[in-house]
Amino acid sequence: MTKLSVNINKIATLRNARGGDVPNVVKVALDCETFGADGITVHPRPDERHIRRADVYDLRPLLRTEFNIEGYPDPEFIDLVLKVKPHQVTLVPDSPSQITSNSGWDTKVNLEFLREVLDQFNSAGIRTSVFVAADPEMVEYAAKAGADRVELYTEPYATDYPKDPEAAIAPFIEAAKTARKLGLGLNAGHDLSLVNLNYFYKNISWLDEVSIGHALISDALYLGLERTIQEYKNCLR
Ligand SMILES: CC(=O)[C@@H](O)[C@H](O)COP(=O)(O)O
Ligand SMILES: NCC(=O)COP(=O)(O)O
Repeated sequence: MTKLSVNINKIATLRNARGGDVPNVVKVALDCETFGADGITVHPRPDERHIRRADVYDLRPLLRTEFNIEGYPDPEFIDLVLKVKPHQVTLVPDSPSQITSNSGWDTKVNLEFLREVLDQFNSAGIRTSVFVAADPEMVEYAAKAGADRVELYTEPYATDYPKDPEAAIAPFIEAAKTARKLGLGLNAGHDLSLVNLNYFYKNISWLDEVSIGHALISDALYLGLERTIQEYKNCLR
Protein backbone atom coordinates (compact mmCIF):
# COMPACT_ATOMS: atom_id res chain seq x y z
CA MET A 1 0.00 0.00 0.00
CA THR A 2 1.25 3.46 -0.85
CA LYS A 3 0.70 5.83 2.04
CA LEU A 4 -0.65 9.35 1.66
CA SER A 5 1.08 11.85 3.94
CA VAL A 6 -0.69 15.20 3.93
CA ASN A 7 1.64 18.19 4.03
CA ILE A 8 -0.01 20.85 6.21
CA ASN A 9 2.41 23.72 5.53
CA LYS A 10 -0.31 25.65 3.69
CA ILE A 11 -2.65 25.41 6.68
CA ALA A 12 0.02 27.15 8.74
CA THR A 13 0.49 29.75 5.98
CA LEU A 14 -3.20 30.60 6.24
CA ARG A 15 -3.09 30.76 10.01
CA ASN A 16 -0.03 33.00 9.98
CA ALA A 17 -1.69 35.46 7.59
CA ARG A 18 -3.73 36.84 10.47
CA GLY A 19 -1.78 35.80 13.55
CA GLY A 20 -4.03 34.01 16.01
CA ASP A 21 -4.95 30.36 15.71
CA VAL A 22 -7.40 30.05 12.82
CA PRO A 23 -7.23 27.53 11.28
CA ASN A 24 -5.80 25.45 14.08
CA VAL A 25 -2.92 23.45 12.61
CA VAL A 26 -3.16 20.58 15.09
CA LYS A 27 -6.93 20.20 14.61
CA VAL A 28 -6.56 20.16 10.83
CA ALA A 29 -3.82 17.51 11.09
CA LEU A 30 -5.98 15.33 13.34
CA ASP A 31 -8.95 15.78 10.99
CA CYS A 32 -6.76 14.78 8.02
CA GLU A 33 -6.00 11.57 9.90
CA THR A 34 -9.69 11.01 10.62
CA PHE A 35 -10.47 11.55 6.94
CA GLY A 36 -7.98 8.86 5.91
CA ALA A 37 -4.49 10.37 5.72
CA ASP A 38 -1.78 7.83 6.56
CA GLY A 39 0.63 10.47 7.75
CA ILE A 40 1.32 14.15 8.29
CA THR A 41 4.26 16.02 6.76
CA VAL A 42 5.63 19.38 7.84
CA HIS A 43 8.56 21.38 6.51
CA PRO A 44 9.61 23.88 9.18
CA ARG A 45 11.67 26.55 7.47
CA PRO A 46 14.19 28.76 9.30
CA ASP A 47 12.00 31.88 8.95
CA GLU A 48 8.95 29.97 10.28
CA ARG A 49 6.88 31.41 7.46
CA HIS A 50 4.46 28.53 7.78
CA ILE A 51 5.13 25.65 10.20
CA ARG A 52 6.77 26.84 13.41
CA ARG A 53 8.99 24.86 15.74
CA ALA A 54 6.21 25.10 18.33
CA ASP A 55 3.77 23.45 15.87
CA VAL A 56 6.12 20.52 15.51
CA TYR A 57 6.22 20.00 19.29
CA ASP A 58 2.42 20.40 19.54
CA LEU A 59 1.74 17.87 16.80
CA ARG A 60 4.06 15.09 17.96
CA PRO A 61 2.16 13.66 20.95
CA LEU A 62 -1.25 13.97 19.31
CA LEU A 63 -0.75 12.45 15.86
CA ARG A 64 -1.95 8.88 15.46
CA THR A 65 -0.31 8.23 12.09
CA GLU A 66 3.22 8.70 10.74
CA PHE A 67 4.89 12.03 11.30
CA ASN A 68 7.38 13.14 8.64
CA ILE A 69 9.54 16.24 9.16
CA GLU A 70 11.27 17.66 6.10
CA GLY A 71 13.98 20.25 5.97
CA TYR A 72 17.54 21.33 5.46
CA PRO A 73 19.70 19.79 8.19
CA ASP A 74 21.18 22.87 9.83
CA PRO A 75 21.99 22.54 13.56
CA GLU A 76 18.60 23.94 14.60
CA PHE A 77 16.71 21.47 12.40
CA ILE A 78 18.80 18.53 13.60
CA ASP A 79 18.18 19.53 17.22
CA LEU A 80 14.41 19.82 16.61
CA VAL A 81 14.15 16.43 14.91
CA LEU A 82 16.25 14.66 17.55
CA LYS A 83 14.07 16.13 20.31
CA VAL A 84 10.74 15.43 18.60
CA LYS A 85 11.68 12.00 17.23
CA PRO A 86 9.22 11.74 14.33
CA HIS A 87 8.74 8.46 12.46
CA GLN A 88 10.65 9.86 9.51
CA VAL A 89 12.96 12.74 8.67
CA THR A 90 13.42 13.85 5.06
CA LEU A 91 16.54 15.80 4.23
CA VAL A 92 15.99 18.54 1.63
CA PRO A 93 18.79 20.75 0.23
CA ASP A 94 16.88 24.04 0.47
CA SER A 95 18.60 27.31 1.21
CA PRO A 96 16.74 29.53 3.72
CA SER A 97 15.68 32.02 1.05
CA GLN A 98 14.02 29.51 -1.27
CA ILE A 99 10.31 29.95 -1.96
CA THR A 100 9.90 26.18 -2.11
CA SER A 101 12.02 23.10 -2.77
CA ASN A 102 13.36 23.20 -6.32
CA SER A 103 15.93 20.41 -6.53
CA GLY A 104 17.14 17.20 -4.96
CA TRP A 105 20.48 16.68 -3.25
CA ASP A 106 23.65 16.10 -5.16
CA THR A 107 24.26 13.03 -3.02
CA LYS A 108 27.67 12.38 -4.58
CA VAL A 109 29.11 15.81 -3.82
CA ASN A 110 27.47 15.89 -0.36
CA LEU A 111 28.19 12.25 0.51
CA GLU A 112 30.23 12.88 3.68
CA PHE A 113 27.90 15.61 4.98
CA LEU A 114 24.84 13.41 4.42
CA ARG A 115 26.58 10.43 6.02
CA GLU A 116 27.29 12.41 9.19
CA VAL A 117 23.75 13.80 9.43
CA LEU A 118 22.02 10.52 8.59
CA ASP A 119 24.14 8.73 11.15
CA GLN A 120 22.74 10.94 13.91
CA PHE A 121 19.13 10.23 12.89
CA ASN A 122 19.72 6.54 12.24
CA SER A 123 21.31 6.20 15.70
CA ALA A 124 18.24 7.86 17.21
CA GLY A 125 15.98 5.27 15.53
CA ILE A 126 14.37 7.78 13.15
CA ARG A 127 13.72 6.51 9.63
CA THR A 128 15.63 8.63 7.12
CA SER A 129 14.78 9.76 3.62
CA VAL A 130 16.82 11.89 1.20
CA PHE A 131 15.16 14.12 -1.39
CA VAL A 132 16.69 13.43 -4.82
CA ALA A 133 16.02 14.01 -8.50
CA ALA A 134 15.04 11.04 -10.65
CA ASP A 135 18.64 10.10 -11.32
CA PRO A 136 19.88 6.56 -10.56
CA GLU A 137 23.30 7.86 -9.55
CA MET A 138 21.80 10.21 -6.95
CA VAL A 139 19.78 7.28 -5.60
CA GLU A 140 22.90 5.11 -5.41
CA TYR A 141 24.81 7.74 -3.43
CA ALA A 142 21.86 8.25 -1.08
CA ALA A 143 22.15 4.54 -0.29
CA LYS A 144 25.91 4.91 0.23
CA ALA A 145 25.25 7.80 2.63
CA GLY A 146 23.09 5.50 4.76
CA ALA A 147 19.52 6.59 3.91
CA ASP A 148 16.62 4.22 4.54
CA ARG A 149 14.62 5.77 1.72
CA VAL A 150 14.77 8.33 -1.06
CA GLU A 151 12.04 10.81 -1.88
CA LEU A 152 11.90 11.48 -5.62
CA TYR A 153 11.45 15.18 -6.45
CA THR A 154 8.41 15.05 -8.72
CA GLU A 155 8.11 18.64 -9.92
CA PRO A 156 9.64 17.81 -13.35
CA TYR A 157 7.18 14.90 -13.68
CA ALA A 158 4.24 17.16 -12.79
CA THR A 159 5.35 19.79 -15.31
CA ASP A 160 5.91 17.35 -18.18
CA TYR A 161 2.97 15.04 -17.52
CA PRO A 162 0.30 17.01 -19.46
CA LYS A 163 2.47 17.09 -22.59
CA ASP A 164 3.69 13.48 -22.61
CA PRO A 165 2.95 11.24 -19.61
CA GLU A 166 5.12 8.37 -20.83
CA ALA A 167 8.19 10.57 -21.30
CA ALA A 168 7.51 12.32 -18.00
CA ILE A 169 7.43 9.11 -15.96
CA ALA A 170 10.35 7.34 -17.70
CA PRO A 171 13.25 8.71 -15.57
CA PHE A 172 11.21 8.15 -12.41
CA ILE A 173 10.71 4.48 -13.25
CA GLU A 174 14.47 4.09 -13.71
CA ALA A 175 15.28 5.85 -10.42
CA ALA A 176 12.59 3.85 -8.64
CA LYS A 177 13.98 0.57 -9.99
CA THR A 178 17.43 1.56 -8.73
CA ALA A 179 16.01 2.25 -5.28
CA ARG A 180 14.27 -1.13 -5.24
CA LYS A 181 17.43 -2.94 -6.38
CA LEU A 182 19.40 -1.30 -3.56
CA GLY A 183 16.77 -2.14 -0.94
CA LEU A 184 15.85 1.49 -0.35
CA GLY A 185 12.31 2.53 0.50
CA LEU A 186 10.70 4.90 -1.95
CA ASN A 187 8.79 8.14 -1.37
CA ALA A 188 7.79 10.86 -3.82
CA GLY A 189 6.57 14.41 -3.62
CA HIS A 190 6.28 17.92 -4.94
CA ASP A 191 3.45 19.11 -7.17
CA LEU A 192 1.70 15.75 -7.18
CA SER A 193 -2.01 16.28 -7.75
CA LEU A 194 -5.32 14.65 -8.66
CA VAL A 195 -4.27 15.12 -12.29
CA ASN A 196 -0.96 13.25 -12.21
CA LEU A 197 -0.94 11.01 -9.11
CA ASN A 198 -2.70 7.90 -10.37
CA TYR A 199 -0.45 7.58 -13.42
CA PHE A 200 2.62 7.90 -11.20
CA TYR A 201 1.30 5.22 -8.85
CA LYS A 202 0.26 2.82 -11.63
CA ASN A 203 3.77 2.97 -13.09
CA ILE A 204 5.64 2.73 -9.77
CA SER A 205 3.39 0.62 -7.61
CA TRP A 206 6.16 -0.22 -5.10
CA LEU A 207 6.07 3.37 -3.89
CA ASP A 208 5.95 3.51 -0.07
CA GLU A 209 4.64 7.04 0.41
CA VAL A 210 3.66 10.26 -1.30
CA SER A 211 3.60 13.57 0.56
CA ILE A 212 1.23 16.12 -0.92
CA GLY A 213 0.35 19.61 0.23
CA HIS A 214 -0.06 22.45 -2.23
CA ALA A 215 -2.49 20.85 -4.69
CA LEU A 216 -4.35 18.89 -2.03
CA ILE A 217 -5.08 21.91 0.15
CA SER A 218 -6.06 23.88 -2.97
CA ASP A 219 -8.46 21.11 -4.04
CA ALA A 220 -9.96 21.14 -0.55
CA LEU A 221 -11.20 24.70 -1.16
CA TYR A 222 -13.60 23.27 -3.72
CA LEU A 223 -14.19 19.70 -2.55
CA GLY A 224 -13.76 19.95 1.20
CA LEU A 225 -10.93 18.29 3.10
CA GLU A 226 -12.63 14.93 3.71
CA ARG A 227 -13.60 14.32 0.08
CA THR A 228 -10.27 15.60 -1.17
CA ILE A 229 -8.30 13.17 0.97
CA GLN A 230 -10.54 10.32 -0.19
CA GLU A 231 -9.97 11.31 -3.83
CA TYR A 232 -6.19 11.34 -3.35
CA LYS A 233 -6.39 7.94 -1.65
CA ASN A 234 -8.40 6.67 -4.64
CA CYS A 235 -5.51 7.68 -6.89
CA LEU A 236 -3.30 5.26 -4.95
CA ARG A 237 -5.36 2.19 -5.88
C1 LIG B 1 10.37 18.85 0.00
C2 LIG B 1 9.32 19.32 -0.88
O1 LIG B 1 9.10 18.78 -1.90
C3 LIG B 1 8.52 20.50 -0.67
O2 LIG B 1 7.39 20.37 -1.43
C4 LIG B 1 8.19 21.05 0.60
O3 LIG B 1 7.96 20.18 1.61
C5 LIG B 1 7.10 22.05 0.47
O4 LIG B 1 7.55 23.17 1.05
P1 LIG B 1 6.71 24.50 1.01
O5 LIG B 1 5.34 24.17 1.50
O6 LIG B 1 7.46 25.41 1.92
O7 LIG B 1 6.68 24.96 -0.42
N1 LIG C 1 7.60 16.34 0.05
C1 LIG C 1 6.67 17.03 -0.75
C2 LIG C 1 5.62 17.62 0.08
O1 LIG C 1 5.59 17.44 1.26
C3 LIG C 1 4.55 18.42 -0.53
O2 LIG C 1 4.87 19.06 -1.71
P1 LIG C 1 3.71 19.88 -2.43
O3 LIG C 1 2.56 18.91 -2.68
O4 LIG C 1 3.29 20.98 -1.49
O5 LIG C 1 4.32 20.36 -3.70
